[in-house]
Amino acid sequence: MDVVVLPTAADVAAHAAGVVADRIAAQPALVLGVATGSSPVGIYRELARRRREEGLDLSRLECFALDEYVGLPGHDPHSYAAYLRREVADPFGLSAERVHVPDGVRADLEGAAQDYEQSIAVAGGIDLQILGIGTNGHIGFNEPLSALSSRTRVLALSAQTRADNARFFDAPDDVPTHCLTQGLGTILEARQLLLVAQGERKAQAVAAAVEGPVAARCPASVLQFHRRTTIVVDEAAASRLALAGHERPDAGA
Ligand SMILES: N[C@@H]1[C@@H](O)[C@H](O)[C@@H](COP(=O)(O)O)O[C@@H]1O
Repeated sequence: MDVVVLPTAADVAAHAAGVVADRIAAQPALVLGVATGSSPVGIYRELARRRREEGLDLSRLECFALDEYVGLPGHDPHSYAAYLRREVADPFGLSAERVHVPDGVRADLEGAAQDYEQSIAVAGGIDLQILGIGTNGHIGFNEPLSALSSRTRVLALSAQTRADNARFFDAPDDVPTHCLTQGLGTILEARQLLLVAQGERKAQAVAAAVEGPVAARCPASVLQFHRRTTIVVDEAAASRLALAGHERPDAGA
């Protein structure tokens, strides 16, 4: 696991966007896993800037969301489908059919989950998965106690996650109670993982993910099993890492 600690959130976005841009330059038809939430927004804006100002071709990407709320149709501005239209498809010049999102309004949600796994497989698997991390250590919406080998499925959101995400909604009760999320096993199959975290409120989760035991109480700790994972954090998010700022024994491994 590579851990990169940088002074500010802006530095995190710039560095992570550089990692993604280098992969896209080498492989324009990259299959890119796109996280939602606030953490990756700076990456998407920097990639869009490089498209506008430097001619980076993003039009051949195929993108897959990590997760979606159950019960929010794609035209609801709070849905992750809408987020990805705003932050990824439109600014990247990508047609809508190149951005895949689990269907959280289908009556048969288990069927929607299986179809989503199938669509990732048809695309040839995810080359590079961008990840954020929840304050409780979740990735995607895999809440604590998710099976480390789980696949895309319906899950109830924890009270903490609903409270954390209430800031994106008009009222706390508007936050959906359930989601469809790629599983931890699904995420581990991506060929490369890139997790970004900014701010002190993520420090505990980052420390548990990077230095804690691999344990269901911190779903992101499963990333320790992946052979090609980079974690890019600002100093605030790194503040509880015992080894932050030191040469890590396995850096780059
Ligand atoms: N489902 C999303 C995750 O994919 C995201 O990485 C995480 C952190 O969110 P944020 O980046 O807004 O802090 O929680 C959200 O609920």
